[in-house]
Amino acid sequence: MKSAESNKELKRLVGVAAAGLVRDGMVCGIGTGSTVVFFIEELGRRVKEDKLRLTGVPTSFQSKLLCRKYNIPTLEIQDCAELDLAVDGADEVDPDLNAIKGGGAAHTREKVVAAMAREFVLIIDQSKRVERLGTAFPVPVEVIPSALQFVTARLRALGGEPELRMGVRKDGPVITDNGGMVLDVRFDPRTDLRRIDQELHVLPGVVETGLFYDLAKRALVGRADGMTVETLEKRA
Ligand SMILES: O=C(CO)[C@H](O)[C@H](O)COP(=O)(O)O
Repeated sequence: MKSAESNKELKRLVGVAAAGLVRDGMVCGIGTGSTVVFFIEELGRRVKEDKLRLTGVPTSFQSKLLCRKYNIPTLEIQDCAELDLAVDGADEVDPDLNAIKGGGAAHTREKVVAAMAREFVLIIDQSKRVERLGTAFPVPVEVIPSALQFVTARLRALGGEPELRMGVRKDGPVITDNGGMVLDVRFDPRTDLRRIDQELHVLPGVVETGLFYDLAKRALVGRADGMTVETLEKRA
């Protein structure tokens, strides 16, 4: 199998496996991204064929449209305080199941949904596993537009190299579902990103970072060797 095809197949495998965690009657957070598409598709199949009853809480407009396509009833995030489960993709995952997310600029809503879920499960392929976060993927930081210059300057002072995320087939910056903009920030790989995350949370104008510390307890990982799904549990 060509690598792009096998990568797609791995995403499908983990998406289907994660749908198997959803039980009848659950209220389930639904993340965003190309891996989550397979999760939603499989939920849709189970709703249709197995008469599964669930309520989805999508983290983006894209996921909401897909839920609608597959007849999955939804609730808005603002109507919820607690969820049975939330499932989402990630851009990097470390051995403690901390993650970088936000490749789809949906990390603010994704983090709210992850935090309100009794269990938050990541679905990734093996290539997303790293020893240290920030190795390959920059840290996405959502900001309100009026704070763009201020936050950019502060990020540089913290040692980061921020780059405003630009639209594809749309002139100008990416605008999130919250009306924010995204700075993708590269740091020296030795940087203590947990400390950076704390500093960013007290910076006016920052909406949310794509650093997901201590949220996931489990990750389903698609492995190219044997095309299998491995379950990782958070280390005690
Ligand atoms: O954080 C995200 C969106 O904001 C995605 O979950 C993350 O980018 C992974 O996406 P994909 O499954 O397409 O690789």
